[in-house]
Amino acid sequence: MRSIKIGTRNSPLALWQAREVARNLQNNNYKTDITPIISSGDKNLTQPLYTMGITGIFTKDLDIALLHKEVDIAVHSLKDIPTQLPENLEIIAVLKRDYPQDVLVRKSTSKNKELHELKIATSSLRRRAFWAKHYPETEFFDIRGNVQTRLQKLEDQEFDATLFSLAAIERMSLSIEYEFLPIMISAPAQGVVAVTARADDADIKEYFKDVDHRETRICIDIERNFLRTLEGGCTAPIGAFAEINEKDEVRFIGRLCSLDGKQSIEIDEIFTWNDQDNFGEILGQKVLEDGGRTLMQEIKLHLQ
Ligand SMILES: NCc1[nH]cc(CCC(=O)O)c1CC(=O)O
Repeated sequence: MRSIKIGTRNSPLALWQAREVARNLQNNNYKTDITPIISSGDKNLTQPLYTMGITGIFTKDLDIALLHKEVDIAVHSLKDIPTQLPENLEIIAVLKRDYPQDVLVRKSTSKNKELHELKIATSSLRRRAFWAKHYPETEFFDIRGNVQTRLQKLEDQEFDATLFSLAAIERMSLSIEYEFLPIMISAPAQGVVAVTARADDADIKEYFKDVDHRETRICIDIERNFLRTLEGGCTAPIGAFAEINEKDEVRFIGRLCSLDGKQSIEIDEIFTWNDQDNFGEILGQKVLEDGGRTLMQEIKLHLQ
C-alpha cells in the first residue's frame, strides 16, 4: 500500500494538526509521511491561479501542492479554509471538534484590570467587533504571527491581553491562564481540523470515510453555509456556532456585527436537522432580511 503524503503549513499548530490526522490513519494501519510546505508565491505554473479559483492566503500553497499531486491530502484549521474551494478540491474529512471557544489571555502585569479597561491585541475583525459591542471604549492593537509569537508579543508590548482560540492553546499544551468570554461567538468552523484532497482521488476518499466525524460535519456545514450566504466573498465580523444537544436537535447561534460593534444581528435557534434542507443558507437569509444586507454593504464599503 502507498504511504499517504500529508501536506501542512510549517507552524507548530499546523504540524500538530497534521500529526493528529496521521495518528488517525496509522490507527487504521495506513502509512503516512508529513510534508511541511514552507514557501508561498510563484511556483512554475502553466495555468494562472485565478483560473483555478484559489483565494485563501493560508491554504493557497497547499491547494497548489495537492493539484500538482505533490501531496495526497492537506490538513488545515477549517476556519482558515475559504467557503469556496478550488475546483477539484474537496473537504474529505473533519475531525471531532473539541474546543470551539475564544478565550482571553492577559499578560502577567494586567491580571487585576477590569475587562473594559483592557487594551486588546487582535487582528481579527470578528474579535474586535464583538469585543467592542460590549466594551465600546476599548483601544485595539494589531498582532500577527503564530500562537507562540503572539504570547511573546503580549509580554513585550504595551497591550494588556489578547484573544485566542482555546483549541490552539489545548493543542499546543500551553500552561497559561485563560478566561472564557460569554460575549464572543466563535468563527464558523473554529476548533475543527479538516482534511482536503483532490475530488477525483477515489482511493484517498475511501481511506477517510471512517475518519470523518458525522456530528462535527453536520455542524460545520451549517456554520459554513451560513457564512457563505452572508459574506459573498468579503470578510466581515461573523460568528457561527452549531451544536447537537441531548435530544438530537441542533442549536445554532450566529451573529453579524458592524465593524465598530454598534449594530448587530443575532440568531439563536433550535431545530431538528435533516439532510434535505440547507439550514445554514436558511439562517443566513434570515439575517440578510433582518438588516444584514444593508450591514454587509456598509462593511464592504468600509473595507474597500
Ligand atoms: N486565526 C488563525 C487561526 N486559525 C486556526 C486557529 C486555531 C485553531 C482553531 O480554532 O481552529 C487560529 C489561531 C486563533 O484563532 O487563535
